[in-house]
Formats: sequence, structure tokens, C-alpha cells
Amino acid sequence: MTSPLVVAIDGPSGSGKSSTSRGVAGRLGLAYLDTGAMYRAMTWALLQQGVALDDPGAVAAAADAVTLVSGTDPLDPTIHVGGVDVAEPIRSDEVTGSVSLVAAVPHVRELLVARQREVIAGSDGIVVEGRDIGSVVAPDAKVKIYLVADPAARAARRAAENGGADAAATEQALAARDRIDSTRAASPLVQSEGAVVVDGTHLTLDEVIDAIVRIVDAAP
Ligand SMILES: Nc1ncnc2c1ncn2[C@@H]1O[C@H](COP(=O)(O)OP(=O)(O)O)[C@@H](O)[C@H]1O
Ligand SMILES: Nc1ccn([C@H]2C[C@H](O)[C@@H](COP(=O)(O)OP(=O)(O)O)O2)c(=O)n1
Repeated sequence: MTSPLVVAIDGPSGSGKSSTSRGVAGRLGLAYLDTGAMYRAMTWALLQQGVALDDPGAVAAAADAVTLVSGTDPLDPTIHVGGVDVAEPIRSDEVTGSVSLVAAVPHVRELLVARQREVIAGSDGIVVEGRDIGSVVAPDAKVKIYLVADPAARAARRAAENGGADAAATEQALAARDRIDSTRAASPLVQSEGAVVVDGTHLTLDEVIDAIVRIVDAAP
């Protein structure tokens, strides 16, 4: 059995991973997995249960019972927790503000990485985006991309997406989350070995997608 084509796209918050990954998957006829949505869905579920997210033991104990299902159509990615569609609530400020705490708990990562590997193994080829895809989830991925953009560009794009939120405050919030995601002990955000850096600061979304499709097409 041959293993499926895996394109791993990692990078900091707001660098364009989700939009780019969906575009690349659509162009290449691949599935798409948003692993950040899984960490967000786990966070949403634990908040619903009133779990103290600053208590790693409590988070780890409650995480086992949470059932996540990710739909991998790049035109219509979905995420359900216990059968409930949580696509919208996982983008709330409350979830965004606490997801890094949950993502830092090793047992949560074990559970979600195992689930992510199942989805990858069950696919016919997939673009997977997150923070640790090239380093931990799929270190043998055929193509690894480290997608970056200047902090000011990332904040401006995120603020625009959030209905014109304050760009300076958004930049501070992104920087705080990047700091936690990059310095945590468990699978921190890193540029993995063999990853190609793509800087989307001065490129349109289509140009970033084109660049990555070219890298995939040229991969041996
Ligand atoms: N190259 C680009 N040029 C302009 N806007 C972009 C570009 N890439 C992404 N965006 C926009 O920036 C915002 C954040 O992108 P997103 O894909 O959600 O990033 P991430 O998944 O890395 O957090 C979205 O509103 C998206 O449409
Ligand atoms: N593979 C992953 C994906 C996301 N995470 C964590 C780190 C992020 O702060 C949160 C949310 O990820 P998400 O990609 O949705 O974040 P942004 O869209 O960039 O704001 O989850 C992770 O630890 N590992």
C-alpha cells in the first residue's frame, strides 16, 4: 500500500494557513484538515463543561471523553463535537483566548495527534495545516511548508476579518498566542526540518496558493 500524498503547512497565527491550505487542496483535488479547529473544538467542549483550563490535570482528565469529528472537504470543512456543529463558536474570543492553554497539555496533543494521523491515513491525499504537522504529526510528509507573514500584515488581515477590530490590539493578541505556541514544552511551533519557507506578506492569496502548488508539483 502506498501512503497518501501529504502536504504539511505550519506557521504562526494569521499567516494565511487556512485559506491557503483550502486553496491548495481545492486546486490539487486533495482533502483538507484544519488541526487548529480541533484544538479550538476541544477548548470549546471543555469550556462548556466548566473545566478549569489553567489546570492541566483537569484538562487532561476531561479531554478523553470529548468526541471530535472533522470533515475534510476543502470547499466545506466541518467540525463537530458530540454531534454538535461548532464551526462558529470555536472562533469566539473566549475560545481564541484560551486555546493555547489547552493545546499545551501533552495528553490533549496525544489524543488529537492520534486522531489527525487516522484522518491522514484514511485519505487519498491531504493538505494538513497547524503548528506541528511537519515536525510531529506527519514528519514524512512529501511537502512541508512554513508559511509566514509580517506581524503587522497578519494582524491587519485578522482585524479586517473580525469586522474591523483594532489592529494594534489584534497584533498584541496574536503575538501573545504565538509566544505561548512557540515556547511551550509540548510540540512547539517550529520550522521543521526540510520545510520550505513561504513569505506571504507581499503576495495575494492566489499568489501564495500558486507558489505552494508549484512546490508540490516539483516535489520528487
Ligand atoms: N496572501 C494573503 N493576502 C491577503 N490576505 C490574506 C492572505 N492570506 C490570507 N489572507 C487573509 O488573512 C486572514 C487570516 O488567514 P487565515 O488563512 O485564517 O490564517 P491562519 O489559518 O494562518 O490563521 C483571512 O482573512 C485571509 O483571508
Ligand atoms: N497543530 C496545531 C494547531 C493549532 N494549535 C494551537 C495553537 C493555536 O493557538 C490554536 C488555534 O489554532 P488556529 O490554527 O485555529 O489559530 P489561528 O487560525 O492561527 O488563529 O491551536 C496547535 O497547538 N497545534
